[in-house]
Amino acid sequence: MSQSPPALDIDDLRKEYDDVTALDGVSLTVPEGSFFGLLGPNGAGKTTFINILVGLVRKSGGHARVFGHDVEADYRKTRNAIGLAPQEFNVDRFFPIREVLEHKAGYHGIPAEEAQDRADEVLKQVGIYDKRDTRFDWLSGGMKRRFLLARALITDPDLLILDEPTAGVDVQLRRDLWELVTELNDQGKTILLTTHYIEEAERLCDEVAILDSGQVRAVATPEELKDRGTDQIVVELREPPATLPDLLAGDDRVEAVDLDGHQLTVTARNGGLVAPQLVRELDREGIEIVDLEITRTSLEEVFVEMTRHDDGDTAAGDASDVDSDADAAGDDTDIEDDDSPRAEQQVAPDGGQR
Ligand SMILES: Nc1ncnc2c1ncn2[C@@H]1O[C@H](COP(=O)(O)OP(=O)(O)OP(=O)(O)O)[C@@H](O)[C@H]1O
Repeated sequence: MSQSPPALDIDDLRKEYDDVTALDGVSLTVPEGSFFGLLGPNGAGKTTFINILVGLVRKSGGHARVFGHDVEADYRKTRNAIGLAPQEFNVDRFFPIREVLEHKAGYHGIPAEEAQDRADEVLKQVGIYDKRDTRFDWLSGGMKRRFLLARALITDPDLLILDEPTAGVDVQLRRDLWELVTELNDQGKTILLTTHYIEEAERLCDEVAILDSGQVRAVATPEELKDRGTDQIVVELREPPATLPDLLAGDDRVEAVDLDGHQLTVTARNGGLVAPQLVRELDREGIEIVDLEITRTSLEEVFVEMTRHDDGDTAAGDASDVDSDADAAGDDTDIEDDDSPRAEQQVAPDGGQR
C-alpha cells in the first residue's frame, strides 16, 4: 500500500529578492495531520515561505510540494488544498463579509447555493455569524482576525496556514482562537502556524521549526527544544560549607556550579534529571538542604539563544520585542481581496486570476 504524501515536503527551497536571500536552502517535512509551528525573528523568511506555498512568490530554487503536488507545476491543486489566514488584513472591505466568503468559494469552484451554506457554517464556526451582513471595515480587530480564519476555512482546506493569527488580539480571543484551531487540528486538518508568541507555539504545536536568516536552525518538539536549553537548580543550604566540594564532576550536562552565601545554583541541561544526583552528593557530603527549586528553561530562551547573531544581538531583539512586534502587526493594508499583502507576483501557471 502506498503511503500518502506528507502535507509539506520542502527540499532545499531558496528565494532571492535581488540581493536579499530570504530563503537559503530550507528543507522540511510536515506530516499530514500535524500542528506545525514556524518560528523565527522578523525577516527570517516565514512570509516568503508561505507565499511560495500559495503561489504568490516564485521560488528561486529547490522544491516545495503540498500533499505531493508541486506548488508551481500543480498550482491549482496546491492552492485548493490550502486555506491561508494571512498576517495582514487584505479583505475587500466594501462588501458584507458573508458575500466576501461567497465570492471566495465561487472562485474555488463551489456552486452558489453550497457557497452560501458554507459561508454561514464558517461564520458560525468562528463566532461572527451575527455580523454576516457587516462590512469588514466595521468589524472590531478581533472579529477581523476571526473573519480571516473563516475565509481560510471556506474551501474546507486540508492544510490551514495561520500567519500570526493572534497578532494584536486580546487574551480572551487568543484563547478562543487556540481552542478553535485545536479543534480543527483534531478534526484532521494539518496546521502550519507562524507566530511571535512563543507560548502559543508551545501550547499548540506538535513540532516547531526555528527559521533564522532563511535557514532552518532546528526542527523538534517544543519539549525537545527546551531540553537543549539550560535549567537552573537553586538549592538553599542550612549551613554553607567553608569550601564547596567538587559536585557533579564529569557530568557534561552541567555548565556551572556556584555558591553564593546559603544559595547553591547549578546551571545544567535536563535540570530535572541532574537534581537527584545533586541531592545525593550533597547528602553524602553532609550538607543539609532547606529548599530546592528547579527553573526550567523556557522555549522563549531557547529561541532567543538559537537566533542570537554573532554581534551578540538576536535578530528578534529581546523576548519582549517579539511580543510587541506582534501586537503592532494588525494594521490595515490597502491591498484587497488577496490572501497576501506582500505578493511579489502571481505565478498561477494557468494564468488564472487569484
Ligand atoms: N518583495 C520583497 N522584495 C524584496 N525583499 C523582500 C520582499 N519580501 C521580503 N523581503 C525580504 O526577505 C527577507 C525575509 O522576509 P519575510 O517577510 O519572508 O520574513 P518574515 O520572517 O515573514 O518576517 P516578519 O516576521 O517580520 O513578518 C527580509 O529580509 C525581507 O526584507
